[in-house]
Amino acid sequence: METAANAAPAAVIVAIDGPSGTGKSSTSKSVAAQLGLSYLDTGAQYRAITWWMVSNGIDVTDPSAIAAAAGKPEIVSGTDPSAPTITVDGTDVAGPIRTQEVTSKVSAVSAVPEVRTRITELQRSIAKSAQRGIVVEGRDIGTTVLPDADLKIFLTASPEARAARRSGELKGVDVAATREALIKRDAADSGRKTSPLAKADDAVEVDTTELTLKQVIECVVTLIEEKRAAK
Ligand SMILES: Nc1ncnc2c1ncn2[C@@H]1O[C@H](COP(=O)(O)OP(=O)(O)O)[C@@H](O)[C@H]1O
Ligand SMILES: Nc1ccn([C@H]2C[C@H](O)[C@@H](COP(=O)(O)OP(=O)(O)O)O2)c(=O)n1
Repeated sequence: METAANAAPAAVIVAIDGPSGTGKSSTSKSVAAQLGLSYLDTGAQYRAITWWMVSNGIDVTDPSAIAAAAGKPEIVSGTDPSAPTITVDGTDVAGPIRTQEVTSKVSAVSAVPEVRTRITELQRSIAKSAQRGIVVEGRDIGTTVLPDADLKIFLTASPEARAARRSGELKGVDVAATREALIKRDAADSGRKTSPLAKADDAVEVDTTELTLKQVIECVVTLIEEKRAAK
């Protein structure tokens, strides 16, 4: 007979939100891998639907055109944190969704309510089917997608730290230009009507400006273990 001591831990749902460059993806992937949980990058889903709109000639300055097309692409996310995947209608789009063109258009596409409804449903069904639990990262996970998550984290960092991290990834891109682009995208994501980027009232805020990635990961792992122990 299985005892409490050797029973599998109950599934745990973790929501990690915050602006761009605060460390959501790197932290979430590593934490999920360490704890044997699934991992979902919701930004990649919004990027994927944006990529599809651009590739299919949809005018992304026209919310009604975006709304009319929102149900068309089939977006599939692979949730293994050591090898996350994203496909649109069967095509691997992991590379194309990271282009500057998609990055500059994703806020407009993701502000359209029909897009959010579609992607939110997909996210909830993925979270529900994760048997051991999942780390879901994005902008509105704690507030809208999974308001009953076991643990909500809101990561922040100064614009300077975030821009330095991002321009370190995009070789040759100017830090000042990166900073301006980040601030513009955060303002659009925080200012939209439908489920804007926001900290849930019950989220734990972690300012990562002066922390190493390793310290952030350790902090989140500790918070999850505390939640699991209390379950
Ligand atoms: N605490 C940290 N200190 C230094 N660099 C970090 C830290 N957290 C993340 N990074 C780096 O910053 C970049 C952006 O991190 P990422 O996880 O993609 O952020 P987000 O998903 O919030 O946009 C990556 O290159 C990552 O390795
Ligand atoms: N839950 C989410 C996740 C992302 N988005 C939108 C808003 C973001 O600017 C884009 C891209 O998100 P992504 O996490 O890939 O962005 P960065 O990694 O910070 O560059 O998608 C959203 O509206 N809601």
